[in-house]
Amino acid sequence: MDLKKYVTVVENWPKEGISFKDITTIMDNGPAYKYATDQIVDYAKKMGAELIVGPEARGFITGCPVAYALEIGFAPVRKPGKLPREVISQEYDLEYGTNTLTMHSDAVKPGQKVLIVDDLLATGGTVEASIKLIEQLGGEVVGCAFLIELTELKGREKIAGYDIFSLMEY
Ligand SMILES: O=P(O)(O)OC[C@H]1O[C@H](OP(=O)(O)OP(=O)(O)O)[C@H](O)[C@@H]1O
Ligand SMILES: Nc1ncnc2[nH]cnc12
Repeated sequence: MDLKKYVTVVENWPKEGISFKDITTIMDNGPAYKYATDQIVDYAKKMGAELIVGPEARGFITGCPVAYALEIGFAPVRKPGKLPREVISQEYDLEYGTNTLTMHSDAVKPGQKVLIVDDLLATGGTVEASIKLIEQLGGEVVGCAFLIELTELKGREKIAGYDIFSLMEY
């Protein structure tokens, strides 16, 4: 299936100069959503994933169906103030300034093989922070899977040494 047909590119949103890749037009199409999910499920099987971790919010949409299909767990990476129990936190750089991501302290078991799933790899800040959180909890990151990779932003270089799988490149 040519999945790019289902991505809607919105120019100059949310800011002038940004070419936004809208994946809601994959999600609202049953066969396209299933196809995209199935590709990541196959990758997750190959990498031996025991837990899926997805960053808020589009990582939930992308990662949860993968966990469901494999009958394994899903653990969320969330912005501060959203998770109700003890958390660990990780700061990461944005284009301007910093942001923080959190995970529940018991979300990953020591030695667990973890696959990170998100819709899109841009600068790599989100996935790098997610890797640090998982490793702080003793998890082993076996791969990082994305629907879309924005190659010019070189996110791949930020997480060199980790296995990266993406379904589409722009
Ligand atoms: O590689 P990076 O430069 O870190 O960018 C990629 C991240 O940006 C988007 O999420 P966003 O922070 O916009 O949040 P959302 O999923 O809640 O829309 C996207 O879903 C990735 O998580
Ligand atoms: N260009 C882009 N399109 C969609 N989501 C993004 N997250 C970061 N950059 C993005």
